[in-house]
Amino acid sequence: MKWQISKVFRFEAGHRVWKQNLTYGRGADFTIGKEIPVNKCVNLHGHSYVLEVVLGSDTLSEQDMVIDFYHVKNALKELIDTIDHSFIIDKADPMYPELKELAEKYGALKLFPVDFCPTAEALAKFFYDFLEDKLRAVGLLEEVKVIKVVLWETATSKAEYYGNVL
Ligand SMILES: Nc1nc2c(c(=O)[nH]1)N=C([C@H](O)[C@H](O)COP(=O)(O)OP(=O)(O)OP(=O)(O)O)CN2
Repeated sequence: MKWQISKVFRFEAGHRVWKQNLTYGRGADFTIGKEIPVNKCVNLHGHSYVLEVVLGSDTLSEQDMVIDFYHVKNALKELIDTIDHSFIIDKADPMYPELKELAEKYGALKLFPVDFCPTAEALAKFFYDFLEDKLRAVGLLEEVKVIKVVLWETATSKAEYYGNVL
């Protein structure tokens, strides 16, 4: 792509990585023989997420832009407002039914149910697919591509998703 632009969004949200299990799977061998690690991310906890969406094009519009930042902001605004101050929860999470009940009972728990364990990787793909669908819906996908989505979960941890562009 000849041009790339990016826009950054911030939102606060809770989640829990219910699938976390540090005792087996990729990388678990690094801790063999050491203290058994605590799966701290299965706890309900929150992040100040930083989301960066990167869009690219080989052409510029008649306004000499890939696409106006204003439109990028608008494409994501409703979703960001919805996810902000929510608790992102996998519908397959065993805690989901009870958290749903609590949310209905107290009205003070804004759930954002998703169909995946809300890791930074899976959330990055979620935002990528959402934005790509938005571009497709207005017929812009030929001219403007989502290059990548970067999601910072903490000051030291982020995930990037590139879809099929790379
Ligand atoms: N590959 C992934 N690993 C982990 C994810 C994830 O989304 N993808 N998520 C978590 C937790 O949600 C956690 O909040 C973040 O993990 P971590 O970087 O280990 O957090 P720390 O605050 O402990 O980081 P340090 O900077 O090393 O103190 C876990 N893993």
